[in-house]
Amino acid sequence: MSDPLDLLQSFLGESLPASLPLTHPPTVISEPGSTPLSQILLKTTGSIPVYNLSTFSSPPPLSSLPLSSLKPSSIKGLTPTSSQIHRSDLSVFLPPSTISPLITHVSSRIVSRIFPKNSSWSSLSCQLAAYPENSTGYVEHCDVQGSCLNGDEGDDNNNNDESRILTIIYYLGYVNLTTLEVLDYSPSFGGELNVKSPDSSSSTTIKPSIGNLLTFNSLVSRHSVLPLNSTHGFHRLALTLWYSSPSPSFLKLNSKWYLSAPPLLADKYDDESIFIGIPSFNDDDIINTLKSIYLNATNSNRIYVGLVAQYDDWGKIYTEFESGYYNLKPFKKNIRILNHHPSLSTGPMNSRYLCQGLYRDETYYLSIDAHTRFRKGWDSYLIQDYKLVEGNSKTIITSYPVGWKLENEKVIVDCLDSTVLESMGITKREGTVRQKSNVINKQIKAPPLVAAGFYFVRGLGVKYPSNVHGVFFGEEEFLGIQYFKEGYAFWNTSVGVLFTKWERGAGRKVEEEMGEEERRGVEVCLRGGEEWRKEVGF
Ligand SMILES: O=C(O)CCC(=O)C(=O)O
Ligand SMILES: [Fe+2]
Repeated sequence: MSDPLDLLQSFLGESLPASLPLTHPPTVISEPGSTPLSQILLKTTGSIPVYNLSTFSSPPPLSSLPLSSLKPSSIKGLTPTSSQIHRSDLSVFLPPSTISPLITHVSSRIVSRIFPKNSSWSSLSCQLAAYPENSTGYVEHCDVQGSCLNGDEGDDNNNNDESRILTIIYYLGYVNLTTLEVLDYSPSFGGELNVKSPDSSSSTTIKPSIGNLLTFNSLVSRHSVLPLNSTHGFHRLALTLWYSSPSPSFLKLNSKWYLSAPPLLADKYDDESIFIGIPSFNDDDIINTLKSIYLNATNSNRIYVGLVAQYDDWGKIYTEFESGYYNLKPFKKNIRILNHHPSLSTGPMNSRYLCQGLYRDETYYLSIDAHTRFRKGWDSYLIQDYKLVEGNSKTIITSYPVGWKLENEKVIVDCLDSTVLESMGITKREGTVRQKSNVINKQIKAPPLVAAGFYFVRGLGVKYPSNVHGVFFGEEEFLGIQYFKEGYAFWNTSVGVLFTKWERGAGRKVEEEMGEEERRGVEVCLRGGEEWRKEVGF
């Protein structure tokens, strides 16, 4: 008998590591020059081949299976009595924990290694199916609704079918449901499984022999159960396990599904450019931010920066910027700098207005803070995510970045998932919306707040007003309202793409430097000063 672990290793084409963490400890994002995290994950998890057949000879005892619960199957939206019978089996979905030892083996020893994040039973669904003799089988389909290139109904019964990535079918032979007598497959019975190549140019026939364990990529493998002949009243019996991905919409890109980590796909968008607007107020970290931008981009040539530099000692920063040490020289031609003395600064909204003035018709506008770190391949992720959700409507991608900190000179983040910005009600003090960010692991429509520290739009996006000064709270709502008014759809990223330093660093904030008088000005403005009202359109 094959050991399931060996089996999966051969399936993935490489050895699995001895152990992978089951939960998320703090993760180190690689600094330029080392192997990017996404590649490490991809290497340890692998991509899913079209199909693989092995045998596994410790079937669950038939008496442990709820054969009396089998009911005629149907396909979502179609009844079994419609003129075309799509599938002719009886089936039942089972609590996965009841199907041992197969699931115990496969899940605890294999799947938990592949899905370090999502190793609970919830990522698994399990179906027992019995095809009666002379039945028509199951028409050609994909196990994920709408995923196959020429589109079909997909599979039935299971609401989670969109997130399936790996199908495992274990054949139990031809069984008399009353006496539990078992016969092995014989060609005269029929009921083979036909699996097509992703482009449908070729196909393979799998025999449903006892112990055969078929694994295939749920997204790209179209397959059909061929009609059955006379089987002396025996039913063709099989168990199917589906494993689901934590990030379905992202993993669906290019019809390639991956286990766990979204890969950096081939990026075809070299002709598109990204402009990054960065206001910086005496923030020494700006050089590291620029370094992180350029050295982690898939294509640094298409990245332009507009920096509103508000420094008491810009000369010092500029010397660092110029020095070869930071490797920024090659990118100087792409960086536009507006020097704006800190004494003239009137807060972040005005600075971001100035940033927008440095934009020169690049394809996309990305707004960030001065103390940001980027995931390797961040530009590919952003463009891919954007194209995935853009459709025909105006679209903005925005997330509330996860924080980063330095430990032993390495950038540490708590989590590499995406986050979504949500509101928690109105604050008494400022009269503005209180926000929190929620970690999620898929790309979803986000609530209508826009994080100034991370949004990404086609073109310039909504223009900042020229005359809003001294506003430190309320920018998220301001942007949210403006983009909402303009009919934008709000989305977040599929993964954490960039990270912000939330703790106050060495750099001073303009807010701290403003006198009491001016600070009061801020509140007046927030509570409905005329300028603000006009600009926000309340
Ligand atoms: O039993 C089989 O061989 C395949 C069944 C199937 O394709 C399904 O239930 O989705
Ligand atoms: Fe199927």
